[in-house]
Amino acid sequence: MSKVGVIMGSTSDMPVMEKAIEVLKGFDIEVEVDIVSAHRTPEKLFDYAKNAHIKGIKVIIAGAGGAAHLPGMVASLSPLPVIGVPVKSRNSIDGWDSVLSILQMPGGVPVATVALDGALNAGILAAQIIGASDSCVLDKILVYKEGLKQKVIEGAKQIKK
Ligand SMILES: Nc1c(C(=O)O)ncn1[C@@H]1O[C@H](COP(=O)(O)O)[C@@H](O)[C@H]1O
Repeated sequence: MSKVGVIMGSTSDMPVMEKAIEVLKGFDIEVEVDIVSAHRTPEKLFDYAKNAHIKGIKVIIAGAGGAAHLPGMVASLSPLPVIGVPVKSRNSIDGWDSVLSILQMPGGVPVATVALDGALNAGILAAQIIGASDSCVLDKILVYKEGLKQKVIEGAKQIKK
């Protein structure tokens, strides 16, 4: 079974990051959650990023706020696709600090960056990456997309009443 690693710089990021965990579980994808900080636990970061693919993780979602170096550092050490979630932390400069430090990666070390606090989309994107080679997950994504469509159609019907 494919596994997604969801890591974040601090427990304070959990209210944002739990949206990724929730949506992945909804697709019946195994999730391994951990707190890893490039700044506060650099040795743990190195160990995590070097070994995630050996432990069966297929995609890593990394969320952090402020000087958010976690996703980029993980991407520099791991062969896995890394999705970065800029978290709008308490002392942030309107979240721009998180966004820019995750988005502006140097060539050769990509981080697929989602919107500020965009953990839901990070979870869906991770599921789609897994779904590209797992037809069970792909089917669930098709159902999810159909649900989105029906919600819009229902909403449009309601306003016409
Ligand atoms: N950006 C990073 C990193 C890192 O990039 O390694 N480690 C923690 N942090 C961030 O610091 C913010 C405040 O953390 P605290 O709430 O623990 O003070 C969090 O949003 C966390 O992601």
